[in-house]
Amino acid sequence: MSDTPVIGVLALQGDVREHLIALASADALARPVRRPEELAEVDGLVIPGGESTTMSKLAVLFGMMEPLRERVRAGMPVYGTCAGMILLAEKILDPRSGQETVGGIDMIVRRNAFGRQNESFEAAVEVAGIDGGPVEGVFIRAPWVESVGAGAEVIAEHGGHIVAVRQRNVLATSFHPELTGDHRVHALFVDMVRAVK
Ligand SMILES: NC(=O)CC[C@H](N)C(=O)O
Repeated sequence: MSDTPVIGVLALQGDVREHLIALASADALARPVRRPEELAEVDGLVIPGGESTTMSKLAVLFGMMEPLRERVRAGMPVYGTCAGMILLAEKILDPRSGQETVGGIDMIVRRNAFGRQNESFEAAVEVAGIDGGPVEGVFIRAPWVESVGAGAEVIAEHGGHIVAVRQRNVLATSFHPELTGDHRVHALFVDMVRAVK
Protein backbone atom coordinates (compact mmCIF):
# COMPACT_ATOMS: atom_id res chain seq x y z
CA MET A 1 0.00 0.00 0.00
CA SER A 2 1.53 3.27 -1.06
CA ASP A 3 -0.09 5.25 1.72
CA THR A 4 1.44 3.04 4.42
CA PRO A 5 3.70 5.36 6.42
CA VAL A 6 7.35 4.46 6.83
CA ILE A 7 8.37 5.02 10.43
CA GLY A 8 11.92 4.78 11.70
CA VAL A 9 13.09 3.84 15.17
CA LEU A 10 16.27 5.63 16.21
CA ALA A 11 18.61 2.69 16.74
CA LEU A 12 21.65 4.18 18.45
CA GLN A 13 20.79 2.59 21.80
CA GLY A 14 17.72 1.41 23.69
CA ASP A 15 14.67 -0.79 23.18
CA VAL A 16 14.44 -0.59 19.40
CA ARG A 17 13.03 -4.03 18.62
CA GLU A 18 9.90 -3.65 20.75
CA HIS A 19 9.00 -0.40 18.96
CA LEU A 20 9.50 -2.00 15.52
CA ILE A 21 7.04 -4.72 16.52
CA ALA A 22 4.50 -2.27 17.98
CA LEU A 23 4.64 -0.03 14.88
CA ALA A 24 4.24 -2.98 12.52
CA SER A 25 1.17 -4.12 14.44
CA ALA A 26 -0.22 -0.56 14.11
CA ASP A 27 0.01 -0.85 10.29
CA ALA A 28 3.22 1.09 9.64
CA LEU A 29 6.34 -0.01 7.80
CA ALA A 30 8.93 0.13 10.56
CA ARG A 31 12.71 0.17 10.21
CA PRO A 32 15.74 1.03 12.32
CA VAL A 33 17.45 4.38 11.63
CA ARG A 34 21.12 5.00 12.45
CA ARG A 35 22.44 7.30 9.72
CA PRO A 36 21.31 10.64 8.23
CA GLU A 37 20.58 8.93 4.86
CA GLU A 38 18.18 6.56 6.64
CA LEU A 39 16.53 9.42 8.51
CA ALA A 40 15.90 11.20 5.21
CA GLU A 41 13.80 8.24 4.00
CA VAL A 42 11.25 7.97 6.82
CA ASP A 43 7.93 9.79 7.29
CA GLY A 44 8.15 9.73 11.09
CA LEU A 45 10.49 8.61 13.86
CA VAL A 46 10.31 6.94 17.27
CA ILE A 47 13.05 7.70 19.80
CA PRO A 48 13.08 4.74 22.20
CA GLY A 49 13.82 4.43 25.89
CA GLY A 50 17.32 3.64 27.02
CA GLU A 51 19.80 6.06 28.52
CA SER A 52 19.33 9.63 27.35
CA THR A 53 22.92 10.68 28.10
CA THR A 54 24.33 7.80 26.02
CA MET A 55 21.84 8.40 23.24
CA SER A 56 22.71 12.10 23.13
CA LYS A 57 26.43 11.32 22.89
CA LEU A 58 25.91 8.71 20.18
CA ALA A 59 23.66 11.05 18.20
CA VAL A 60 26.45 13.64 18.15
CA LEU A 61 29.08 10.99 17.34
CA PHE A 62 27.06 9.51 14.45
CA GLY A 63 26.36 12.96 12.99
CA MET A 64 22.65 12.59 13.74
CA MET A 65 21.99 15.45 16.16
CA GLU A 66 21.70 18.26 13.61
CA PRO A 67 19.76 16.21 11.02
CA LEU A 68 17.33 15.20 13.80
CA ARG A 69 16.84 18.83 14.87
CA GLU A 70 16.32 19.92 11.28
CA ARG A 71 13.67 17.30 10.54
CA VAL A 72 11.79 17.96 13.77
CA ARG A 73 11.87 21.70 13.00
CA ALA A 74 10.57 20.92 9.50
CA GLY A 75 7.55 19.13 11.00
CA MET A 76 8.40 15.43 10.85
CA PRO A 77 6.27 13.58 13.44
CA VAL A 78 8.34 12.16 16.29
CA TYR A 79 7.38 10.06 19.30
CA GLY A 80 9.75 9.70 22.25
CA THR A 81 9.34 7.22 25.12
CA CYS A 82 11.15 7.70 28.43
CA ALA A 83 14.76 8.56 27.44
CA GLY A 84 13.22 9.55 24.08
CA MET A 85 10.95 12.00 25.93
CA ILE A 86 14.06 13.54 27.49
CA LEU A 87 15.61 13.97 24.04
CA LEU A 88 12.51 15.83 22.82
CA ALA A 89 12.49 18.32 25.71
CA GLU A 90 13.70 21.85 25.13
CA LYS A 91 15.22 21.73 28.59
CA ILE A 92 16.44 19.13 31.11
CA LEU A 93 16.28 20.19 34.74
CA ASP A 94 19.20 17.96 35.79
CA PRO A 95 21.31 17.20 32.68
CA ARG A 96 24.60 15.34 32.85
CA SER A 97 27.46 17.49 31.67
CA GLY A 98 27.45 17.79 27.89
CA GLN A 99 23.99 16.23 27.55
CA GLU A 100 22.18 17.72 24.56
CA THR A 101 18.61 17.39 23.35
CA VAL A 102 16.92 17.41 19.96
CA GLY A 103 14.05 19.52 21.31
CA GLY A 104 10.60 19.82 19.76
CA ILE A 105 8.41 20.14 22.84
CA ASP A 106 8.42 23.27 24.97
CA MET A 107 8.78 21.44 28.28
CA ILE A 108 11.21 20.96 31.15
CA VAL A 109 11.85 17.33 32.18
CA ARG A 110 13.33 15.86 35.32
CA ARG A 111 15.39 12.70 34.70
CA ASN A 112 14.86 9.61 36.89
CA ALA A 113 12.07 11.53 38.62
CA PHE A 114 10.09 8.42 39.57
CA GLY A 115 13.11 6.81 41.23
CA ARG A 116 15.67 4.18 40.42
CA GLN A 117 15.53 0.89 38.50
CA ASN A 118 14.19 -1.10 41.47
CA GLU A 119 11.43 1.47 41.88
CA SER A 120 10.09 0.75 38.40
CA PHE A 121 6.34 0.18 38.30
CA GLU A 122 3.27 -0.21 36.13
CA ALA A 123 0.18 1.95 36.32
CA ALA A 124 -3.03 2.49 34.39
CA VAL A 125 -2.80 5.86 32.66
CA GLU A 126 -5.70 7.70 31.03
CA VAL A 127 -4.40 9.38 27.86
CA ALA A 128 -6.40 12.15 26.17
CA GLY A 129 -7.09 11.18 22.57
CA ILE A 130 -6.95 7.43 23.25
CA ASP A 131 -10.31 5.71 23.55
CA GLY A 132 -11.13 2.42 25.21
CA GLY A 133 -9.89 3.03 28.74
CA PRO A 134 -6.50 3.65 30.31
CA VAL A 135 -3.28 2.28 28.86
CA GLU A 136 -0.92 0.20 30.99
CA GLY A 137 2.11 2.42 31.53
CA VAL A 138 5.46 0.79 32.31
CA PHE A 139 7.70 3.29 34.13
CA ILE A 140 11.43 2.41 34.24
CA ARG A 141 13.63 5.09 35.82
CA ALA A 142 11.16 7.36 34.14
CA PRO A 143 11.31 11.11 33.81
CA TRP A 144 8.36 13.36 34.53
CA VAL A 145 7.59 16.74 33.04
CA GLU A 146 8.05 19.61 35.47
CA SER A 147 6.31 22.20 33.33
CA VAL A 148 5.14 22.85 29.78
CA GLY A 149 5.02 26.01 27.69
CA ALA A 150 1.95 27.47 26.02
CA GLY A 151 2.29 25.41 22.83
CA ALA A 152 2.44 22.02 24.54
CA GLU A 153 -0.64 20.02 25.50
CA VAL A 154 -0.59 17.77 28.57
CA ILE A 155 -2.34 14.54 27.58
CA ALA A 156 -1.69 12.36 30.65
CA GLU A 157 -0.77 12.65 34.30
CA HIS A 158 0.10 10.09 36.95
CA GLY A 159 0.28 10.78 40.67
CA GLY A 160 -0.04 14.50 40.04
CA HIS A 161 2.85 14.56 37.57
CA ILE A 162 2.77 15.12 33.82
CA VAL A 163 3.69 11.89 31.98
CA ALA A 164 2.56 12.52 28.38
CA VAL A 165 2.70 15.64 26.25
CA ARG A 166 1.95 16.55 22.67
CA GLN A 167 3.04 19.61 20.75
CA ARG A 168 1.86 19.65 17.14
CA ASN A 169 3.59 16.63 15.53
CA VAL A 170 5.71 15.71 18.52
CA LEU A 171 4.51 13.21 21.10
CA ALA A 172 6.28 12.10 24.28
CA THR A 173 5.47 9.67 27.10
CA SER A 174 7.40 8.97 30.33
CA PHE A 175 6.30 5.37 30.09
CA HIS A 176 6.91 2.49 27.66
CA PRO A 177 3.78 1.32 25.80
CA GLU A 178 5.99 -0.83 23.53
CA LEU A 179 6.53 -3.23 26.44
CA THR A 180 2.84 -4.10 26.66
CA GLY A 181 0.67 -5.85 24.10
CA ASP A 182 -1.48 -2.70 23.88
CA HIS A 183 -0.40 -0.69 20.85
CA ARG A 184 -2.94 2.16 21.02
CA VAL A 185 -0.31 4.85 21.66
CA HIS A 186 1.64 3.64 18.63
CA ALA A 187 -1.60 3.66 16.63
CA LEU A 188 -2.17 7.29 17.67
CA PHE A 189 1.35 8.12 16.48
CA VAL A 190 0.88 6.27 13.18
CA ASP A 191 -2.27 8.40 12.65
CA MET A 192 -0.22 11.56 13.32
CA VAL A 193 2.29 10.45 10.67
CA ARG A 194 -0.49 9.61 8.21
CA ALA A 195 -2.01 13.07 8.72
CA VAL A 196 1.11 14.88 7.49
CA LYS A 197 2.29 12.36 4.90
N1 LIG B 1 13.78 3.68 30.60
C1 LIG B 1 14.41 4.78 30.27
O1 LIG B 1 14.38 5.21 29.13
C2 LIG B 1 15.20 5.45 31.37
C3 LIG B 1 15.63 6.84 31.06
C4 LIG B 1 16.88 7.19 31.83
N2 LIG B 1 16.58 7.35 33.21
C5 LIG B 1 17.52 8.44 31.23
O2 LIG B 1 17.80 9.39 31.89
O3 LIG B 1 17.78 8.46 30.07
